[in-house]
Amino acid sequence: MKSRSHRYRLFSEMLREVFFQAKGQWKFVLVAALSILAISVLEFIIPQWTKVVIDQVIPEQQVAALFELGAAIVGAALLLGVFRFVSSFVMTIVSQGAISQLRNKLYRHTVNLDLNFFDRNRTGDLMSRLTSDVNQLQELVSADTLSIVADFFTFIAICGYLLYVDWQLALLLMSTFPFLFYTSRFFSGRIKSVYRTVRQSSAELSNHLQDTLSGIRVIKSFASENDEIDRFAGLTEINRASIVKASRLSASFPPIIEWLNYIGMTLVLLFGAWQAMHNHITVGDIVAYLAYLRLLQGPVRSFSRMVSKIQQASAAYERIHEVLVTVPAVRNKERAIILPPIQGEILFDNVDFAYEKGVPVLENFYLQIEPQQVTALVGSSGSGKSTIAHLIARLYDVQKGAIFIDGYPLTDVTLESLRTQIGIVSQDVILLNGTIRDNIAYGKPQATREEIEAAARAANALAFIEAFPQGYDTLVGERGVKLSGGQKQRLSIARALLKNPRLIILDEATAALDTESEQLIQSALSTLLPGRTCLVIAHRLSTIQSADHIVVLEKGRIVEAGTHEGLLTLSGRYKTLYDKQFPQMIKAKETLLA
Ligand SMILES: Nc1ncnc2c1ncn2[C@@H]1O[C@H](COP(=O)(O)OP(=O)(O)OP(=O)(O)O)[C@@H](O)[C@H]1O
Repeated sequence: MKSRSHRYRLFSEMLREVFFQAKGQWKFVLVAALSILAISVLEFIIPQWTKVVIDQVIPEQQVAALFELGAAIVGAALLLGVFRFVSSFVMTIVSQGAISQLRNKLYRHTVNLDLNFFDRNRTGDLMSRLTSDVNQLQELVSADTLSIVADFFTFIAICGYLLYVDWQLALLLMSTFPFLFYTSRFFSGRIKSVYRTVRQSSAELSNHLQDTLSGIRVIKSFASENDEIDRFAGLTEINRASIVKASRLSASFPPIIEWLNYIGMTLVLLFGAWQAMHNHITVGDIVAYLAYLRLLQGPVRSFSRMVSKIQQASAAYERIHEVLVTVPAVRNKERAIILPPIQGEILFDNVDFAYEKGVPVLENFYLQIEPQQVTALVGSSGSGKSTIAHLIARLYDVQKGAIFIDGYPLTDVTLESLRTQIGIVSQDVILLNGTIRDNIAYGKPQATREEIEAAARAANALAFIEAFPQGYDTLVGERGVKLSGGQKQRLSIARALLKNPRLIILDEATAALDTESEQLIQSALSTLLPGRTCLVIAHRLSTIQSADHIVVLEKGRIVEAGTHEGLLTLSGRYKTLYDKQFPQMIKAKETLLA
């Protein structure tokens, strides 16, 4: 349970956050505020004119004045409409401006968080924080909010006026206010907690959508559409029930307020009628009082609506705030230096690393990778090969020991200067929505046409790119053509080539391909590797036999290291792996061919 002071801090932070974003638009806010002020003035004047008609124009039969007042009321009502339009439209401009800034800020913060954060949070949930939770806050910067301020002044002015004209009547009317206040307080806490559940269940829905629509191939291949439909229906039901519960609360709030308002109105009517019967006030006074009462109830009603809006926004802001206060564990330290162009010597010095506390992946790990050589990592699944690649790119930080690159501790250099010198080609190639050209030039957006084509040629991708009618302008991804695994892989090699990294990491780059694709890629890689430091993570030992240094890993420890021939003569783990992958028959054939 969060303490009251924490909730208060969060609430004031939300207001500061949202209104700070709106600060740059103060001219619009001023226009809206003036319009709202004009609305208040007009709303105050119209009942006065009504009173004059009833108490003066009718008894004295002033026909000309009747038409004048009629025209004045129609004109004032028209102006009311204009001011209402201006205030609401202008505030929409302000709120949209503020909300898009907040959304950009949240997105900037989110993409700068480290992978650990993304491991712990589901994509659909983050998406709903960035979209619907941010939208919810938009309600706070609206003409309604601004009119709450104006309403407050109207409220005070009318109360003062009524007290001045007839203090007894005014006090009678105000006797309902404490009830209004306590009812609002009673409801506000409850409304917030049910809206928190609504937001969570909406996030669950969007998680499910994200998982299932992006994994639709798996669902279809397992024929599990119906299971997913049922699961979705279950989540929809939870969402529906939470929304129904929330609206039961928020829908019961206004009628209670309304009822209290009617009690106030009845009191005015009865007491006013009694006063009029004794000639203390006129019928016109009663009509004007009733009109003012309605005006007093307006602020109370908008206040009650606002309570609900603020509670919904607070529930949404809590979720946004959780992301905004997350500090990335992997970040540039103060006075981090820019890593100069590297040779690529890497040292893991007594490193301990775990993704999750208590589940070590590397312990007292020592590894030296020589510059401008090809070092291969082999070992069974889960032995920590990809983890080593992640640590070199500093996607995660180690818990003990240090990693050095050309003698610089990774934590001393800026992330950007490190990562721009590393190219990673991995098995699951992610292509972004856009053209083939955009995808190749992703790491170097300023690349020239010639550079892009040279990279594509070197990556053996030229033939298939040119076979598309739109060539480099062919769209790939969801709205474009579908590429085969090998084609995607070659695009990612072209992307890495264009980036021209000093250190290249191939993470099972050819594991899922057929022999022909593998050969094309191997030849593409042979243009990529010379003159760079290269770390190859391989399952297929055929691809790394010529590596300068092969490191065999088991459960996060180096069990053997050496060249292919050297390791075979050891008859250890590498030999066992090799024998598994190359049964005697193939080896005999190899020897024969040799
Ligand atoms: N993001 C993560 N969060 C938690 N644990 C992880 C994460 N990534 C990997 N692990 C765990 O760390 C260990 C090493 O994983 P890693 O991916 O480095 O192995 P690998 O040798 O590359 O395996 P494979 O050959 O199957 O890709 C495994 O036990 C794995 O479950």
